[in-house]
Amino acid sequence: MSARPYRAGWIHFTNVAPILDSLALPPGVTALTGVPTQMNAALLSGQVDIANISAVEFIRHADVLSALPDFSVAVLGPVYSVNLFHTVPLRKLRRVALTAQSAMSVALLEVLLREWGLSPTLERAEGEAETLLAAGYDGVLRIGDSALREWYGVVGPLGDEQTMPTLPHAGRAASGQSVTVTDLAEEWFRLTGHPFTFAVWAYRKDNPPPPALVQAMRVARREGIGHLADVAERHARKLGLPVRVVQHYLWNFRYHLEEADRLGLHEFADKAVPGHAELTFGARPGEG
Ligand SMILES: C=C(O[C@@H]1C=C(C(=O)O)C=C[C@H]1O)C(=O)O
Repeated sequence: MSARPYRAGWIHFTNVAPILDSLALPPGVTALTGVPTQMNAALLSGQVDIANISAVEFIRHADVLSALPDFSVAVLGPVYSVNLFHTVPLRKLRRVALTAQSAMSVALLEVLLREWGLSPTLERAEGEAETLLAAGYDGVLRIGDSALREWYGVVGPLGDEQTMPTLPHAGRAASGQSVTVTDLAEEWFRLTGHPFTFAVWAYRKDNPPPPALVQAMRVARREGIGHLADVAERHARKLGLPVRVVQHYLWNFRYHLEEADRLGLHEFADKAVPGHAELTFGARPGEG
């Protein structure tokens, strides 16, 4: 009787392409993909054994989950794909649409709103930012590849010499509506001076990943980061964005859960989930 496969669940946004695109799954490991809230649920329900889940769900369930010690989706400063699109100044926000795809960015927005002393109505709604803004929302929270494309739709096109636009990001939607894009990771940096860790690779403490999978992930990450221009070119075509924008976007991520990323993660955990269980991370590379 062959052992049950070890099942992975990947949030396969472009931001994890440098890790997952060239990942060769070792024998006995299967993988499925989905958006963050789907993969969070899949891990917590036992449908998958490991997933790059929203860091806030790892924090909320730290009593039963551990995370790989050297994998993250983190940034120091702007992230360009976790965006609050708004047509009024932040202090005048009254009604904000939240994507149902995300757990992390919703929790981060709630922490930031609390810090800013703001309490707009938050409603789950799906759709492009421009559509929801035209439908009467003052603000729309979007994440992932669609948020990156919509951000560029507002701030682009870039001049030939420009790599990335300077903050704050403002411009006009295709409808002509004046839109400001507030980058939630940049606001976290202004607030704390620390990186923001959006995702960690988490698994149930009683069912850690086979070393062969972790090693294959490390090889794939080295390959992806080592050929970032190729990864960026491939995904720029898919996204319909300039290669240099996607290359900067990917170069900007921190994929190794370093001390600074953990500092930001712990600071967020204390703000967003008071009384959370201790965050635990698997054996360091080469240990145990
Ligand atoms: C940076 C991002 O982080 C993602 C956002 C997540 C969330 O909001 O729950 C989860 C996984 C991350 O890869 C993004 O969506 O662009």
